[in-house]
Amino acid sequence: MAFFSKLKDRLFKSSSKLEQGLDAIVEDGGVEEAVTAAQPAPVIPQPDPEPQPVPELPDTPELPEPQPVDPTPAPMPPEAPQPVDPAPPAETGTGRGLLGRLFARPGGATVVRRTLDDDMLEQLEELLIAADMGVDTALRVTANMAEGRIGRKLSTQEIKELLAQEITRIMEPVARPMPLYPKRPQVVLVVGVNGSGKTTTIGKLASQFKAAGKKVVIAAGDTFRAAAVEQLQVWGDRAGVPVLTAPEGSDPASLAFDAMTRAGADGADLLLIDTAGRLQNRADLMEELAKIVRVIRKKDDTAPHNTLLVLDATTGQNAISQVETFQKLADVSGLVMTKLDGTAKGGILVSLADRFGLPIHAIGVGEQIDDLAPFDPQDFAAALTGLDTQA
Ligand SMILES: Nc1nc2c(ncn2[C@@H]2O[C@H](COP(=O)(O)OP(=O)(O)OP(=O)(O)O)[C@@H](O)[C@H]2O)c(=O)[nH]1
Repeated sequence: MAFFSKLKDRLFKSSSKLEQGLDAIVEDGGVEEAVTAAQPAPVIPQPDPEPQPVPELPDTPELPEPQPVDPTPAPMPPEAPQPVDPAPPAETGTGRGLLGRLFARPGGATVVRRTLDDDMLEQLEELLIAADMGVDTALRVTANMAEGRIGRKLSTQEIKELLAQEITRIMEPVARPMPLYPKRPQVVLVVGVNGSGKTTTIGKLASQFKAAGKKVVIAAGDTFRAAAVEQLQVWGDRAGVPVLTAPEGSDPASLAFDAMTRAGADGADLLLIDTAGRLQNRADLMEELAKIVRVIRKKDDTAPHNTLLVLDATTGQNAISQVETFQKLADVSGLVMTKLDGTAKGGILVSLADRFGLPIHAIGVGEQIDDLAPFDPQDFAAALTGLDTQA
């Protein structure tokens, strides 16, 4: 199954919310027009298309080729030119507009269009803010979308296309797979608040890396919660990857050190280290993370090579403060956004990309081992706006 369809199905809550809102906005003051073969829907004037490279993201997630640890710029996957968007399709009475559906007649399809003005723009801003895009990002997206189009009549489908275009433009620079380095073991520190999906994500990543031929070791660094360790062991078993544990309450840094030794001795390519996520006592957590880093650097002064922050999409705008907090606690190098299935808050990703510009390596769309996918900006934008781009 193409990942796009899966994402679209699962992001239904976000897209349906946006979609219903867009229908209501367009129908509020919109005018029904006939669409005939002789009078196709007007083509939306496109801003100058500047071809931008996007990471190539196949259906089956693949890992990028190994890249040198230094220099600093994050290695990019092979790139492909962005396909030029075809002109938007003519809208017909079979579209989703309520009036369009009600008034559709055989041989005389209709579409509702509303003139883009300040009122409509304000309504669009409110809709995007309600979808958790954040005020600044919502204002930017609508302003860009409106540029050169004030006074033009737009249908829901045309607005979706314009919104999807803007969202894609914001997301493209951050859509980057987790970089892989020739360093062995490559140390990946996984941070995030409790319940954000760290354990699940580590299990999914381990499974994908293993499938890609990498030798993986997991370290259960949240030694304070026996349940967290057990859960990680279950995921390790599922992925077929060893999980190093330590007695409950023992020093996570000492486990990390042992894990470095074991991963080195085993010739592991990757060491994924889980960490605690208790934010109640930030000073303790900061010290704990700092100690883990200090200790693993005794083995490899370039480690950790990646620090992944796992965020739960259902927390909406709260994800912003989590990024700010963890950037202070650790040197966050990339994000994984979990639980994008079944949330109406998918817009938070746009807000995060716009605000922090941190790479989004992957998204979680379910609780199964294969429910982690590379982040594809176009698919995401289409799923978020409810845009039909594929059969
Ligand atoms: N629907 C959905 N659920 C997810 C996803 N990722 C994780 N979960 C669920 O979220 C819950 C918490 O996930 P964990 O992986 O245990 O989170 P954690 O950050 O390790 O939490 P602690 O062990 O408490 O530190 C579990 O019930 C997971 O099944 C996802 O992408 N989609």
